[in-house]
Amino acid sequence: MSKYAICQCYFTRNFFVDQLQTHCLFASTPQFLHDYADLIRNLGQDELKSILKDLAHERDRRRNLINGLSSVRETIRTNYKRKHPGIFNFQESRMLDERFSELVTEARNKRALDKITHHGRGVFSFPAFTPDFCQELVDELNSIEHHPNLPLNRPNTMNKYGTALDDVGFTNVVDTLRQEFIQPLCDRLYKDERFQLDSHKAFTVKYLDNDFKNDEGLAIHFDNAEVTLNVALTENFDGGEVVFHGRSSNGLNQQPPPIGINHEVGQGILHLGCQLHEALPITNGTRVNLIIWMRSSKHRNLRCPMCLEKPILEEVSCGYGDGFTMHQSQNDEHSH
Ligand SMILES: O=C(O)CCC(=O)C(=O)O
Ligand SMILES: [Fe+2]
Repeated sequence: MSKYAICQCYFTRNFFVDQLQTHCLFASTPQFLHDYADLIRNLGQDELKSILKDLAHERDRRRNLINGLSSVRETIRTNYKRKHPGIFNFQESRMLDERFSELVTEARNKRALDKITHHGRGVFSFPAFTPDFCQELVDELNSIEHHPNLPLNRPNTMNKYGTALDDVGFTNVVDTLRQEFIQPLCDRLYKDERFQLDSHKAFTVKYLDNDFKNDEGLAIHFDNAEVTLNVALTENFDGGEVVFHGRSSNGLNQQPPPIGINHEVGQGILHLGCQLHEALPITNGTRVNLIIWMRSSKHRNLRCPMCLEKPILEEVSCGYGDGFTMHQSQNDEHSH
């Protein structure tokens, strides 16, 4: 068993309902109908039925995902032939923009950081990846997505399109990026928070303008992460600005003026997971971004960022779960 865990609220909280454009609690059908009575009042019977069906489906999907993860990863590993094998091993000079390497050296050596832009409220941007790496990654992921029989999971609970990078073999690359580059940067930028980032969830999100069924943007939310890195991998689109609001603890009615950032290919945006943000719809083209939700078990073991309570842990058999860790005694209890 891995020592990593999820909080049991994963099976009831944070169900994104498209038709309502909001996240909901779904512990049972009666609870949902009661709690969201005001929001669903004007919906037709069919629409309500379809929401309830989607909710039950999403709950089952989450359970199957946790139970089936090691078999999914193994199937992908054995059935998929990599197109650009080089990008599955971390290579600093090939992957990272030189200015990013320099920035991290400056951060480690406590020198002034002149290769980073602070947009306010702990939102930073900097050149992160080389254009060649962005292109190879997009190309590899296209090839994975078009493979006829890989058991691919959707990237997260909000986005339908994109790839869960840890499922397709990128965990080691992201581990190195997180430990050796993002951690020293965070130590410097978020001194007060002192996050020890010991796991992550990495995925791409993909937005297409040419089909009404596709995701075109992403509604306002906070991330299940202490710190998030968001890197633009494509540039052939219009719109798609990332807009930051205040912290989730401020509530939606007390938000400071928004901060909008237009992404450029290879550029990384670093922000706190609790910072509310959204991606505006694209009006043209295809937008693919790499998102790395980085977690600190020390931090989240005390309080789950999704249910805001002490997490009720369930150990996962594969991967990082949601970045919680079991205490040794809990592990022992399980193994007896
Ligand atoms: O599309 C984007 O740039 C933002 C995606 C995002 O915020 C997320 O996946 O958490
Ligand atoms: Fe996000």
